[in-house]
Amino acid sequence: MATSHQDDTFKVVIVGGGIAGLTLANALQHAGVDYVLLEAKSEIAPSLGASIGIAPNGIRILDQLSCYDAIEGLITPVETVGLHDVNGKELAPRSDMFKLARVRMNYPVCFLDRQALLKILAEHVCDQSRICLSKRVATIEHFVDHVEVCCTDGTSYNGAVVVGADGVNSTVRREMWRAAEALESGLTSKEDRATLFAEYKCLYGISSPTAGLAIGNFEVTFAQDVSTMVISSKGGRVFWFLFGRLPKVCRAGEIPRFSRSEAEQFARENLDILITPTGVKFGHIWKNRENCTLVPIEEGDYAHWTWGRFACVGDSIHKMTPNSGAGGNAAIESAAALANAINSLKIAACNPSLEDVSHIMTGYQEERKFRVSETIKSAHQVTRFQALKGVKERLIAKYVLPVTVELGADSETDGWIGSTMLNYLPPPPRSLCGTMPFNPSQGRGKHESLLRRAIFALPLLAVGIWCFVVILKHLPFGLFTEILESGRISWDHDRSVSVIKTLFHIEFLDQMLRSAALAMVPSALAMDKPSALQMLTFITDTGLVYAIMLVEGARRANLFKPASLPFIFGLLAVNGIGVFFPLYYYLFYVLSPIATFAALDKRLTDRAFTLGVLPVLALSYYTPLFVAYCASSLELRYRALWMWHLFPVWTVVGQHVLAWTVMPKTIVTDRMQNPKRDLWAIRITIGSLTALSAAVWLSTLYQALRFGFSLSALFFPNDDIHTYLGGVRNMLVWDQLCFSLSSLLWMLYLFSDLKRAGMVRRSWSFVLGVLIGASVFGGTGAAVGVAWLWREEVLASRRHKDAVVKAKGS
Ligand SMILES: Cc1cc2nc3c(=O)[nH]c(=O)nc-3n(C[C@H](O)[C@H](O)[C@H](O)COP(=O)(O)OP(=O)(O)OC[C@H]3O[C@@H](n4cnc5c(N)ncnc54)[C@H](O)[C@@H]3O)c2cc1C
Repeated sequence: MATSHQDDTFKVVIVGGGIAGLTLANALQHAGVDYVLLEAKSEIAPSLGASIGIAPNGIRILDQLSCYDAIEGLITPVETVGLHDVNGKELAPRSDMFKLARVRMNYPVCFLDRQALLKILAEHVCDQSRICLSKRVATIEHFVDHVEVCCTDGTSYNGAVVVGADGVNSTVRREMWRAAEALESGLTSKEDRATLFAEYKCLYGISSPTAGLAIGNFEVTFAQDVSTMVISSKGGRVFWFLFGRLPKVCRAGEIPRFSRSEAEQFARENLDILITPTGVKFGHIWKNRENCTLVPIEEGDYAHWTWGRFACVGDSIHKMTPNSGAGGNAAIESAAALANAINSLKIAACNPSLEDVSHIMTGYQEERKFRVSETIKSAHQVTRFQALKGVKERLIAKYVLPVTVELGADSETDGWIGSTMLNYLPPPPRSLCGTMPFNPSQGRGKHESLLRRAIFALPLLAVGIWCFVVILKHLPFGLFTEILESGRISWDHDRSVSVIKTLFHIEFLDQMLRSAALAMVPSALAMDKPSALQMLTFITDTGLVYAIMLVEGARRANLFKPASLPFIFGLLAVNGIGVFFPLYYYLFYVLSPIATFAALDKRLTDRAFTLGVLPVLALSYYTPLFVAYCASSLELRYRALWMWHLFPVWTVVGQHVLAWTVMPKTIVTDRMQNPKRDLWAIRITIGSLTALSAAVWLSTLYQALRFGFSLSALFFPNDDIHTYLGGVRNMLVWDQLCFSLSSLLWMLYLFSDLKRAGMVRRSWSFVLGVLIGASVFGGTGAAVGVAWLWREEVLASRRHKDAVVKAKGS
């Protein structure tokens, strides 16, 4: 390796004064690191008619660098997104995802002139002599103790580290490969060098205000091989992008450049594309253009970002299509991550060794690589999706997009919540006030492993399987048939509920219900009081847990998850509550890691549905049971039991009817303005059913004492499986035992999440004490009710321990 002289100060040479280079310059200034920035152009912010969309992940860093105040004056936040096809037909309901994202992050998604952003970044560099214009870097020599950066004008600059922030056709990247090849042939593979390719081109520009475009709206038009994105920003200024597919995928070296006439030709071919359903066409915007440029849009996810004293940042090393507006923001994030690394290098040594530099730079790449690769992949897909490239994309646009558009804010904010920040500057106060505060341990790339959760939660599943086996073992199938066939219970088959019989294995169920109706004869109750009491506690506990499931079904966090379909589990549970509720608990736990609740509004339930839980359960669950218990007519009891058995159907119908007719529909505003609005409805619903469960439990204890039953006679199986009533009793006892055990276990699992997240700071002995105490004094149902309500309050009021929030513990 060549040697040369280097002075003793730790200096960084930044090549390129674009977004990445200028962000890094500002960040190094705050770290007190000596640097020089070399820019090829003669001015930092030329007027090229380009815009840039910045998002909370980039803005948060710009805020740390004190640049955001200046930006805020120039922008109008993007609020809503409209997705249309080429004929202006809406592909999905208009989404306010960016508005919701702003409430969560307390920063907007916004567009401004790229020139303005570069100007602001440059003006925040205190020592302007560090920005050297008209300095086109030509070659870089790498030495053991420094680098020498040589410009086309013959000047050269020495530094401990050289940073390539020189864009997609990076000279620094090329020089890094050259230096690496000279010493370690093979480190940079041919594939890595040929990573860059382009399949699409983009005509972008800025137009003056155009009639029909509302400020703050983002319009996307999906069309075969062509797509558009149009944003109407502050003062009605229109930022627009027209994408088209290239005739073939062009590899590095063969990517075309376009002339002005080619740009105009491309625009003329697409003047009739509808930008909005109200009739605004691309031609209208084109007519109002101030400036425009046609470029190929390269993509490239390089494997090696650094080598020796080289480090690349921004488009020079991670290049993506602009459809998701992420490239510039990723460049800002990478610049921040690199500044963190350089700062730690400066702290460690004034003149760091080559090994130290290599080591720290590798750490920089490791920190960023996963997130960047994911962002590149996602941008790649969005481009093809908007251009309706293939059958898959067309099917998704037609059938998936309309129902999943609501998840847009979730996917965006998941990418921002834990994004890189400068670790040597405090988080800006503004970033701490949203409903989804910065959390370095959450978000894209930091998700809990679902497989790990699935394995960890296996005991829940095991209880269900065990219950299934035990019930099968104890079920006196033969006896039911025998009893019926022997005519000991006579029924008018013609009058039986034949329609319902087609559901499930109805014959068997029907026999069960007739048997239960028989068991509920007052005299039978008197004869088998323990069974009746056991059934009563079981039924009230199940009702309470089903109410919890209905509330969970209305929760935003459970959209598109099994928990959003409680009636399926309710119907299945007809075949064994102790079998199918554990399955629900298992799926619920696995699919609801604590990060699901990173945004406060994810806990929120749809009040229109939550408010309906109590009345529909009262009507469809508790009333038929009351009739079945009290009616003297066997047939009435039988029919009441049939009504009761179909409670999952009645509840879902009832909730929807109420939600569509009388209940207040507030979820759309609640999720932004009042994410705790449903809490009272939940407290009253679950609180009252918990009280009912506890009352039934206490009355059971009282009656057991009064009539001299032991608790084991009530709640534990015996060996009477040969008589009909004995078999039914044992089956129900097993069912209840497994239901109770799995329900309590479910609560422990949910609390293990809360405790790991630091949201419950009470000790495990306290949590267990509450569960045991509530079980003793209110029964297991009430214990579940109390624990679940506790969890609800925690989710509504406490944040994850790593969330950086303004008010401690809020
Ligand atoms: C049409 C389009 C729209 C986009 N929209 C968005 C958006 O809305 N949001 C978003 O986040 N991203 C967007 N992007 C991506 C974003 O523009 C880039 O990711 C970002 O500009 C990368 O910044 P950079 O500093 O790494 O590179 P560049 O912006 O390319 O800057 C490189 C700088 O290095 C200088 N330079 C080059 N070679 C040399 C040399 N040899 N010596 C000295 N200086 C040199 C150049 O003059 C330039 O100033 C868009 C991209 C395109 C093409």
